[in-house]
Amino acid sequence: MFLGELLQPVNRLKGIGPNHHKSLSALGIFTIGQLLSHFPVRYEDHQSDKTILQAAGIEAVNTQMTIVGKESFSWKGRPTLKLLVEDDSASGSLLCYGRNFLGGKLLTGTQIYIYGQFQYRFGEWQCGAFEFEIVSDCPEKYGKILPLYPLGGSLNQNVLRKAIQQGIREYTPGLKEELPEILKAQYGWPDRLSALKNIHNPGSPQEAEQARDYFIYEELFHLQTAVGRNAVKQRQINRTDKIRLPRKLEKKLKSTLPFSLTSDQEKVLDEIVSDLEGNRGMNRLIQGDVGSGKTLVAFLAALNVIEGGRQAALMAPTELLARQHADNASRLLTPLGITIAYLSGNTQGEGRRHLLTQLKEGNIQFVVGTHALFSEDVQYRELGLAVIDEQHRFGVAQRQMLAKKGHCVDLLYMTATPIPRTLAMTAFGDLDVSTIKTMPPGRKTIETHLTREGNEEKVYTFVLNELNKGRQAYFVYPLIEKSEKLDLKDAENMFEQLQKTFPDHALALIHSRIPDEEKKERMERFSKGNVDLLVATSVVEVGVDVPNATIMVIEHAERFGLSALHQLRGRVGRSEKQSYAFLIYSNNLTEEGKQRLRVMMENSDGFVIAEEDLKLRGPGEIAGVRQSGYMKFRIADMIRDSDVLLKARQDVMSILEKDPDLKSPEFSLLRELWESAPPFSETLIRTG
Ligand SMILES: Nc1ncnc2c1ncn2[C@@H]1O[C@H](COP(=O)(O)OP(=O)(O)OP(=O)(O)O)[C@@H](O)[C@H]1O
Repeated sequence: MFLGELLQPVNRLKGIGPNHHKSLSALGIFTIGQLLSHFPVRYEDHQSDKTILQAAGIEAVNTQMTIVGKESFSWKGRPTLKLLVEDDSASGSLLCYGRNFLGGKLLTGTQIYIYGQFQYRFGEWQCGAFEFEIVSDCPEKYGKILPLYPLGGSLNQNVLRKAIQQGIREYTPGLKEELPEILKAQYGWPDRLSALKNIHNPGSPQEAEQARDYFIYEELFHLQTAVGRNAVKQRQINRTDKIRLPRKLEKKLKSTLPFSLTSDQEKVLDEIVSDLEGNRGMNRLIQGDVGSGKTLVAFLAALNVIEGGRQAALMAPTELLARQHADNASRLLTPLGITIAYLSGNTQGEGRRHLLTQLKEGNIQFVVGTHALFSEDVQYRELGLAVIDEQHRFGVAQRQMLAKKGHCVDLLYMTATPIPRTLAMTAFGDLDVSTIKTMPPGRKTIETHLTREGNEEKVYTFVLNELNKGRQAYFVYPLIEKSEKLDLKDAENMFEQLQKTFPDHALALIHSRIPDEEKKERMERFSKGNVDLLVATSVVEVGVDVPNATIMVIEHAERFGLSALHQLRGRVGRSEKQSYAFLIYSNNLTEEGKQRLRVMMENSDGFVIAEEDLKLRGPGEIAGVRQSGYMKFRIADMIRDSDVLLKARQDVMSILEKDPDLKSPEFSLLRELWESAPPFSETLIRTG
């Protein structure tokens, strides 16, 4: 935390005139504190003595030399100065392109320090770009490790170096330690001011490295504290009476299912139940590929909570999904005597009032809906479990609102989008993760075919055959309606056209602009098998579950990202019937589009596809997550520094386990930071 003087505007510093001030603002640097957190990206080593032979044409030479003579050579038709030099290892020449004036200054016999890269060319060691200082002039650079900063606009290294040094000299009295002493001792970190001095003006390469390590750790430590804070709040929930769940309703439901749970489902359910029985609040994420049976596990978890006398809620990101979950819940749970309700923003008037009363009185045991579940006026008698489907679609604030609806609400998140490990650790580091890896038995791999635009007829014929066997199909398009700018097929026009192609079958159209009631009604008809072919946009992407649908046709497939393609394909292959996906691609396919389709052809495992996606999009995309305000790091890099991240996480957790409220005096500063910081990852943008 930078206090007092460090909050002064950066143009207080010498040399920061209007132009540099503007350039610094563009880099997000407004205060002196922020300037001091503008860390070097690299260093120029003017310290380690390196002779011509030691540098061997690979590194920069940094050593004392003597001028032993001068010559001239022709460059661009002009005579150009060549200074002959010698160091302890070899002789060489300095080619003074456009710097003939150096001849007047660097006379034979002058001792100079040279910094520059020599190359062996034309039978000698030559250097064309060099910096020098005359030994007798009291050198400024020689012997130092010079920081190299990210630049922008009018800025140059000298301006930044000088301003930062002045900042450190004159404005750091308010600088506070941020890491607990115990950790500093454990890692042998210097105090914070020394680390700051060392990162900007290190006495040695080792000092620079240690200072960098310090700030990387510090940044990740704060991240983990922010994330851990959430976890602790949740885990602090202390159930006084430890419960033992009878799991009777769970057994009952299992016995009515036409299948048994997979061993992964059983394992995850056990993990959840032990959380529910434990005396700390649950904060668990179920990760599992599309169709792996997460929702069923969540229902079973809900049953246990309800059996224990509390209520359960399930929140889905769209009306479509919420409705589907509600339908499934009532199909499976109503026969067990559970009262279920559906609540969305569209539930209004008397119906809503009645529902809210029932919920408040505890007559509704399981409520399924959209984020409306957590609006101001919704009250529960005793909410015990909140299940959040596709949790990354909800903002942090919404997630936190859930927990407030009861005094010890257990939180269960479900996602079919595998989160790369490092990202999960950072952004959702507060969650315990359960993974369902195996798919229900009997699932056949979805046969995936690539079809070039122009050959659709073959696909349509195949689809017709399947429809005639009683199967159902999805046709997905990138656009709702015709676009002036893009020459792409759209759902509305294709709906018209496909009706002509499949005159004997029932078709329905579904996209985000269709009113909810209508959407629900069409979806229901598709679910019940009264519609054979659903023409859609990617609204069907998440969670739609119609096991008899066995064909997914995606036109302009290259327009969809890998995770969307995987989610869409996951709409089929949800029973033991053989399913098919046809990815129809446009003729003008880009290299990246081609790669994505190849990944889809070669893989069916969502975790592998997510990794491939990351590789294809590269760390740039992860940086995108950072840029979006999620994670803005000053110096750390969550991929490069993932082991430090892990260490920081362990350290934070062990502190919080011992002292969850940071009451002990040694953590007083940490508590201050904690209390002043906004919750969760937003904290990262503390720049001064
Ligand atoms: N162990 C099992 N054996 C056979 N079928 C199962 C099993 N578990 C779940 N199913 C069925 O598989 C389908 C998908 O299950 P569910 O909707 O729970 O998966 P999901 O992981 O939530 O899927 P999505 O990520 O697509 O929402 C459902 O029709 C469900 O009844």
